[in-house]
Amino acid sequence: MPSTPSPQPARLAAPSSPADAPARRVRVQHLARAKREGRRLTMLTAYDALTAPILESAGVDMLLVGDSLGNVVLGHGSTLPVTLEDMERATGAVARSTSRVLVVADMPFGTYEASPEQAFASAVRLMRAGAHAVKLEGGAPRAAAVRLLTDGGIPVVGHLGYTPQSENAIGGPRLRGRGDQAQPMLDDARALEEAGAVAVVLEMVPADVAAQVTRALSVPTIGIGAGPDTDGQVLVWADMAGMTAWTPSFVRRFGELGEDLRRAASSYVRAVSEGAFPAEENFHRH
Ligand SMILES: Nc1nc(=O)c2c([nH]1)NC[C@@H]1CN(c3ccc(C(=O)N[C@@H](CCC(=O)O)C(=O)O)cc3)CN21
Ligand SMILES: CC(C)C(=O)C(=O)O
Ligand SMILES: [Mg+2]
Repeated sequence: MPSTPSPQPARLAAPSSPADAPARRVRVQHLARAKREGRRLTMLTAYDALTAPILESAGVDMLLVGDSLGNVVLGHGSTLPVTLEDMERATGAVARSTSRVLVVADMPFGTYEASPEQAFASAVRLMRAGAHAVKLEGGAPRAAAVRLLTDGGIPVVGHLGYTPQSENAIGGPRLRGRGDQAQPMLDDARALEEAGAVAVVLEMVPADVAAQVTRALSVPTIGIGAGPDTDGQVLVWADMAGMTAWTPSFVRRFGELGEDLRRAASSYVRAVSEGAFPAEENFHRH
């Protein structure tokens, strides 16, 4: 009998210990309760069926199919070129490869701003692709769209602070809601909640303003660069895992997957050049 061991199948997506226990599905109806009970919510972005099940098995509550897909996956310089088709394809991949996590899909630039009806038609396409909720950028001017979607059975997450889709109108990435802009941000947050939003992302907001907005709402706030006093946190998964070359200063790199991958590919290159791969166990002679 040959003594070569059979290769171990990779079981990356399968939970392997209680620490990796699958997330209890957070349903949108439970978000306000999670906030009341003081349970902090975790959200990461996801864009494909390769990584989404790994993030789900780590116990994350929500996966955001972010339009950061444009920067992270498609190589664009901003989120503006991202299309509804891009988001449908990524949302489908994330939804098909997960079973418990709440999937939120970003509505891309240009697919919801013209009218509530435009927003509804676009959101329906993301829901058909497998999303459980959609997210859109902006405050009071988006309230009518949030109301129409909510009444039509589509849960909506809001997004205030730095809103990358309007960088050409409001300017680049920097703290939003400082000084006399805090009150308008509070008004926007209240308008979103009043219109039915199930949660609100706060991006690049001073911690004290984020805390104030968090206290003012009964639905959870989810911070990114907004300090510790929000009801949850979100990061771009590739930033969190150390896959991206540069990350915003609000990111902590919880791993160095980019360096790990570079090392693996470099070993492969060396093994092939030296004739060490494929080895006997990797092929059949007859
Ligand atoms: N990989 C990635 N991570 C993100 O968090 C992210 C994306 N892409 N794409 C979509 C938006 C854009 N975001 C950004 C983009 C740039 C900065 C940035 O340049 N930040 C600087 C300056 C901050 C300041 O002036 O206060 C920083 O050092 O953090 C921050 C957030 C957040 N989102
Ligand atoms: C950074 C998060 C909130 C986002 O909107 C995205 O990833 O597109
Ligand atoms: Mg986004």
